[in-house]
Amino acid sequence: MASSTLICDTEQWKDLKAHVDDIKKTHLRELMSDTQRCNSMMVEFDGILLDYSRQCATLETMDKLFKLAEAAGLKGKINRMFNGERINSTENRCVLHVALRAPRDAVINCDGKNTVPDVWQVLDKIREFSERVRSGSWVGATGKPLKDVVAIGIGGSFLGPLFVHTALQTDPEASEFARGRQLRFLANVDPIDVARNITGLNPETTLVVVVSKTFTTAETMLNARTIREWISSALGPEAVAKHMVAVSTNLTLVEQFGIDPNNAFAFWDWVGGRYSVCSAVGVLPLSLQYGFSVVEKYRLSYFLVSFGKTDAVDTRFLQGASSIDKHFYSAPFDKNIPVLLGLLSIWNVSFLGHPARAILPYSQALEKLAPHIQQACYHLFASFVSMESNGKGVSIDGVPLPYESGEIDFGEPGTNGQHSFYQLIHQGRVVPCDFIGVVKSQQPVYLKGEVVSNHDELMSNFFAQPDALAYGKTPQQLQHENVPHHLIPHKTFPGNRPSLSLLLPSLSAYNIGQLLAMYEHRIAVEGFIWGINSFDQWGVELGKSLASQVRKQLHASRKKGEPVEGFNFSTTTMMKRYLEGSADVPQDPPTLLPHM
Ligand SMILES: O=P(O)(O)OC[C@H]1O[C@](O)(CO)[C@@H](O)[C@@H]1O
Repeated sequence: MASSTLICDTEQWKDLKAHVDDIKKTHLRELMSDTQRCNSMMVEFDGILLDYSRQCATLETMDKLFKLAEAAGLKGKINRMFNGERINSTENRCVLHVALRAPRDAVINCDGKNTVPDVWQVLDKIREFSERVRSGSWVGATGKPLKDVVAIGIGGSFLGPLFVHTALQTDPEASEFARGRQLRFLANVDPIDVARNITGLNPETTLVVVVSKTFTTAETMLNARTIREWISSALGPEAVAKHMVAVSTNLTLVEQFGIDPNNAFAFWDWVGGRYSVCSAVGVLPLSLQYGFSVVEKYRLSYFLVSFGKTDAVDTRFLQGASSIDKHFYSAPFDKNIPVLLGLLSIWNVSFLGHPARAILPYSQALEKLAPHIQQACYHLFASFVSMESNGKGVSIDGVPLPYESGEIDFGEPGTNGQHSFYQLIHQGRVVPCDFIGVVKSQQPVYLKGEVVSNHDELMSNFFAQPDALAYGKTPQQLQHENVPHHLIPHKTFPGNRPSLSLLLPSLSAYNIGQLLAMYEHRIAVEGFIWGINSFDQWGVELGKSLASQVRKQLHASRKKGEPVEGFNFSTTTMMKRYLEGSADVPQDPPTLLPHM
């Protein structure tokens, strides 16, 4: 175990620790009255406005945070990522999801080899294949066009594509491209998820995309075998070649599964699962649903952006992500949105002691943003939930962290969340909030006779909530309003609750790409400062291996009547109850229920 310096041992960290008391003395009400401060805490880039004036922070705090970034070598770490160094040291891998959205003529090396031509080779293959499927020149085993797609995958091979698909669904242009087509996602190994996903689908018109980086993930492989059975029992085993394709880094296992390697779409070990939405993982299912032209036009647009002709820019998903990549790589830290977001998270978690963050998009189209980001951000605290990227208890050198890092993320679109957990964030625990608003709705509706349009109604809440959290309501104000004495404690809002607001111009594919990349890079910034490896996920392994022991036991007990052995008292008791309670379930049921 290396004994490298932890960030908490630096003067800059200690300086911030000492600064906490000053900040705690000042209520956000006072901070918000300083217009100059508020103005300095607004940053604009490429149509996005970030307002972080409602953070419990002063300009002095920001200055100290920038110094902390310097002490952590943040710029150097960002450069090492973009330069294709093996910064994922525990897996000995480069971290190059930015190469997935680079133009054809870009050079992004990993071990001295340019990754971009390989990226493009797969993109060209996706374009060709998705156009054949969409045009009906690639047909199913019975000659019918394939209009429905089921993408099977879990974790990073599911949540990112689901987020983008959900966000694009109501975009007028994207939905026009998707007319008459369906895209569904099968993730959970729960057979209920299989049943729900294939209900109403006809195998004759369904294309299945098996998405798995490793092609060994238990849930995905069982679901893939189940759906392969659904297809072959209806259309014969030879139909699999026409109805199943794959996205993976492991093309050997794809072939062994029975999928024609010509119908496999590669990606690379330098793409982390949860950062893979811009690879074939997302681009294939999304191109099948919305058309590859989205991606193709993006490439042209990127070229134009590089030469400053932004007026000719088309509005596409990957281009939006790429625009943020460039900004993240080159903007000074005080104008760099992902860097600012990351530093503010560090401040809230490690200094102010707020372990959670609420992600609150005021757009139903972004309902899958929080589930996607949770995966990338959750952290193992001494007694808290663990998830991927920043869910680490040790530094990148293996040194136990003596400070809190990572965040517990959760969220719901506004205004739904206002009617559930907002009570807690107003009067209970302090949870820093990300409010995300959109200037132009994907679906403008203005009813005659209404005071405001439906979107204005939604956005009234987006503007009101951050101020309610920041200012609160004092007992004096309540007295003034003649609130009965006994209700004053109940109606008092302490305020001083931090939030930040992101205002996007619209929710086009371009903006969705921007949002995705902002969060991806924010997470990297946090990991770089905390000195952890945000790109591995060893914490998911233990549960997997214990599940495999349980699987063996269930098999042995059911098939050979062997007793439950080798587990602790609690698990043994629960497993016995489970086995006894399900003993009357037929051992060889039909693979799929009749209603499927
Ligand atoms: O794409 P695969 O290899 O099936 O893995 C699925 C997911 O499982 C994990 O390995 C662990 O949850 C994720 O990192 C990954 O995105």
